[in-house]
Amino acid sequence: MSATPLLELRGIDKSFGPVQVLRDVALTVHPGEVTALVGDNGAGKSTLVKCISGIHPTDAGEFLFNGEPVHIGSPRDAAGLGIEVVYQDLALCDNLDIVQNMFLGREKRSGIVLDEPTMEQLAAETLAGLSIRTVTSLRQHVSSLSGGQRQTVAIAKAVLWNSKLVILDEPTAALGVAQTAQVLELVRRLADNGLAVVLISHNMNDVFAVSDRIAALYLGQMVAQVRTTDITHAQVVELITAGRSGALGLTTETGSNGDGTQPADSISGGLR
Ligand SMILES: Nc1ncnc2c1ncn2[C@@H]1O[C@H](COP(=O)(O)OP(=O)(O)OP(=O)(O)O)[C@@H](O)[C@H]1O
Repeated sequence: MSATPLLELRGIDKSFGPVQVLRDVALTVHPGEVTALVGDNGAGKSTLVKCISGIHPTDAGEFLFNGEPVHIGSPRDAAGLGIEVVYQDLALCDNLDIVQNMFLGREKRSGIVLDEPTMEQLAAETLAGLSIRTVTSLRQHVSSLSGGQRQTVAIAKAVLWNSKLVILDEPTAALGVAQTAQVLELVRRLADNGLAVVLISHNMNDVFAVSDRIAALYLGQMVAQVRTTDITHAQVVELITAGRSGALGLTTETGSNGDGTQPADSISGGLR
């Protein structure tokens, strides 16, 4: 694990009109790791991701990328940093094939014509680099793919574009057991290849199977960010449902120190 987090959020506030949805949120995301972002319905996970991806402007707080302060005011800013979000409802076009989808809006050209051989080769290399063997033909229309294959293509697309941080919104929500296992393997491989991965999930089995750290949001507050090996399933459920864990001595981390430690006040504030 790299000592410098790829992304740090500090003191993020976000309101919609009179409703404060995020309060003083801190989050630290490391390259080479999967950080699971958990929280009940309405806890603020999607809002936080939309702030990170530049869709929602924040009201307060700061972002650091590779230790440097950055401004993320638009999706273009986020994409420029290498932040890519793969949404659950997958922005893939059914009537296009896999290569066309992976290069949609960023097609390679040779003069005025599309450079199909290069795009096909780059798509094949990306899929091979991720050991993706479930896709048989790159010229298959996306409409004919299974849910797991679609997830795979959407994730590979993020990798193709040299993303540094890939945020996955419930990637296994609609999948069966075998496809879930394949997608989780792919999620792990992304991190093993050095990317930072944020995984939003309601599924504790997925979270414990694949994550290195767990960040728990409760009513818009980050109530804990811990190593997955330092917390039990029951404690995570308690954080999600009650905003606290009964386990005293749970080691939590914060974005501000970046060294795996947390100031004492944050610990008491984080585990109520
Ligand atoms: N554009 C908006 N305007 C007003 N309120 C909003 C808006 N977007 C989200 N909210 C509110 O913010 C809160 C957090 O919503 P958010 O979708 O971020 O939660 P979530 O943790 O992603 O939930 P879920 O797991 O159900 O997707 C909710 O109370 C929601 O109603």
